[in-house]
Amino acid sequence: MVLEIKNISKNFGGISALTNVTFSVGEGEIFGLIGPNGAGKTTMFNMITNLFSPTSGEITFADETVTGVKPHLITEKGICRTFQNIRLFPQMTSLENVMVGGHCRIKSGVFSSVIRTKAQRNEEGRLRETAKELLELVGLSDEIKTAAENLAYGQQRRLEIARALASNPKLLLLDEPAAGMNETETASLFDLIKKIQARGITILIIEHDMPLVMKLCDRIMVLNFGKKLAEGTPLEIQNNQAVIEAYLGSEEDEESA
Ligand SMILES: Nc1ncnc2c1ncn2[C@@H]1O[C@H](COP(=O)(O)OP(=O)(O)OP(=O)(O)O)[C@@H](O)[C@H]1O
Repeated sequence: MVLEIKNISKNFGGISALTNVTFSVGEGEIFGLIGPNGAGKTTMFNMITNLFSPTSGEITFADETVTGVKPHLITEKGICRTFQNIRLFPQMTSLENVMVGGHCRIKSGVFSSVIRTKAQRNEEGRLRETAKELLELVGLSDEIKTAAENLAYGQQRRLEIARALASNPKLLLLDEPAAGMNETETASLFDLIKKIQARGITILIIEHDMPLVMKLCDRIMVLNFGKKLAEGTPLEIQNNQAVIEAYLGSEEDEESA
C-alpha cells in the first residue's frame, strides 16, 4: 500500500472533524473520497499533507511514517495536492506557475542562484522543459505565456494540476477538481486524470460529481460526520444502503432548508 491511514481523529475545539478513520490506498489506484458537505474530506487531505496535525492516529506513505512531517518535506517525499479554491499566482504566466511547482526539485543553493552558475542555468532549463511537457499533458500548450488570471476557469483548474505534477509526486491529491466545470471540461478532466494514472501516479480525489467519481475511481470511501460510512468499488458504494440514506438525507435537508 502506498498510503495507510490508521485510526486518524481530528478535533477542532469541540468539533470532531474526523473520528478513527482507517483506510489505505494501493499503488497506481484512483481512490475516491466522497461524502456530504462538512463530512471531513478536506480535513483528511490536510492531515495527509500535515497542514494540520491529527489529534491521534498515524499516517504512513511508502512504508514511512509521515505524521508530523513538515508540509514541504511531505512534498519532497512525493505527495502533492491541489486545493478546492484555486491557488495560482494570478499575474504569472502558465509556464511560470508550473515552474514554481517544480522548484522543490531544484538542488542549487542561494549562492549559485545569485551568480547564475552553469549548473543552475542547466537546472532551470530542465525545469522549463518539464513545465512545457506538463502544460502539453494538461492541454495548455497554446497558453504558455498567458497570465493565469486570463485563463478560463477550467483551464486554471488544469494548470493547478500541472503545477502539482511539477513536483514529481508519487501520490497526487485532487480536491474537487471538477468544481465549476461544464460537461465538456469534466470529460477532458476525466481523460487527464486517467493519463496521470497511466504515468504510475496514485491519485486520491475528493469530488462531488458522482457520475465522474463512479466512472473514474477504482475504489471509494464514504465519510459522513467525520466517520467512515462505507468503502468499496463504485458498484458496491452505489448499492450500499447506508450510503444511499446519507445522500438522500442530505438532499432532503437541503430541500427543507
Ligand atoms: N480549521 C478549522 N477550524 C475549525 N473547524 C474546522 C476547520 N477545518 C474544518 N473544520 C470543521 O470540520 C468539519 C469538516 O470539514 P471539512 O472541510 O473537512 O469537510 P468536507 O467534507 O471537506 O466538506 P465540503 O464538501 O463542504 O468541502 C466541518 O464541521 C468544518 O467546519
